[in-house]
Amino acid sequence: MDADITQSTVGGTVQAPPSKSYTHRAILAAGYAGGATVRDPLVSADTKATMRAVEAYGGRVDRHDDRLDVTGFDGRPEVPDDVIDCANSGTTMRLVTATAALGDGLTVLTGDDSLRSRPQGPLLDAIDQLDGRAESTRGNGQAPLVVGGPVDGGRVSIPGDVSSQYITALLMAGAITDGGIEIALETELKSAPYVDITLEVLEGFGIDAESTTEGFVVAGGQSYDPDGGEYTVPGDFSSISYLLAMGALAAPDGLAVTGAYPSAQGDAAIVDVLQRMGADLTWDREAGEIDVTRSDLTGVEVSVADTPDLLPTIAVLGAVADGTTRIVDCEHVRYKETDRVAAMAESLTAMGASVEEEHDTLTIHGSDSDLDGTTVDGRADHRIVMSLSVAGLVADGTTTVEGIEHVDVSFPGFFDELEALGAAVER
Ligand SMILES: O=C(O)C1=C[C@@H](OP(=O)(O)O)[C@@H](O)[C@H](O)C1
Ligand SMILES: C=C(OP(=O)(O)O)C(=O)O
Repeated sequence: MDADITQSTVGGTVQAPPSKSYTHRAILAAGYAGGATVRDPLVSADTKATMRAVEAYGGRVDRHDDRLDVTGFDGRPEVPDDVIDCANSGTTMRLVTATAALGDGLTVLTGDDSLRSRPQGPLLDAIDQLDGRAESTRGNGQAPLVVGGPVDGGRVSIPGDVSSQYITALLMAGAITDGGIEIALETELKSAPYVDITLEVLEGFGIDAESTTEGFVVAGGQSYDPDGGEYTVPGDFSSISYLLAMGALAAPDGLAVTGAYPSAQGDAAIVDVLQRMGADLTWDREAGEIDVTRSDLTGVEVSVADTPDLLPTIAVLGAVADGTTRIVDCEHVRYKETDRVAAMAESLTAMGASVEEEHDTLTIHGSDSDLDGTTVDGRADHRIVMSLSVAGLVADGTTTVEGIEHVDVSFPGFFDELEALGAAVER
């Protein structure tokens, strides 16, 4: 499905969707527990993949309007009856691959074309170091994967610059092992705030895990036991980034985003990035509300080492801002649903922006004139679709964004919200 977005303004109030990262972790933590209620979950294509995995391991997930009632598999998983399809979700595949290594038998994991091209090798190698079995069927470090245990814990050494999700996976599974898992990082850790989210969720489920001088450690023999039997998911700052960008570019009378409370999410840095670019933006942290009004923006330099998912949003802001925006430390953004560095360079160039792509840097020279509406490929990637749709609001004429159904991965109501805020959108 495509969307035609014609240059238009937006305004009003919009509620942030729930966090994808917290929802994945809460569902799996509830699976490792005897069970738990997950309140205000994100129900999306990716989090449904994690629900399916918990069920494959012997748990059960009952969906209600504002909560998930999860019956856990309680410690080590059952060996699944069938292959686990992680669809498009890297988080699901990484987190539940480590779960598979706790099982007394083999689990087969697969996903869609995109997921089967993403790197899993460092996690397979870590499971191997724990004396588990972990193989890529094609021998290329990519899914389909065959994984089995039962591992008892130990020490692993792993690179930190490919995906932080390997660390999250090992910490979550490590609590269930007998001996715990000690993780030594071979490189600097990228996407580090995502491990902070993990530590926060683990604490909510009564699990001790912490950082060390070398990396991280989690003691074995622990039981997941959620505080009060439930966990509440906060709003998603990666999703909020599109709403704030819309406001800063196209809301002359202001746009309010509610449900934006502080948490461990690194992507809250979008607030700082917009302020540095000169956006008229205030965040009332206690009320969980961010107000933003259309502003003249100026280019800035931003490192996305900690915040890879912000790259598409910042690239669009940079294309509209005066002067140059340099997005640095972005190599790991190439390992997502698509190579997002290349995708944004190509699409913004097609819209008339001047963009230079290097391996670890994306430089955007803000346009003297408006972007031009044209047809752009969403690359079957939710973040490319959403960021280009925001660009469409300020491009001359009409922008056609292809493959808009992929927003289902993290923000299923994105186009409904865009329309409700007054944008000229035809699907
Ligand atoms: O753990 C998580 O919830 C995520 C970690 C990040 O991935 P990497 O750690 O692979 O960079 C991020 O890009 C992804 O959208 C969600
Ligand atoms: C990269 C993402 O997610 P995942 O790694 O779970 O596919 C994302 O949501 O941008």
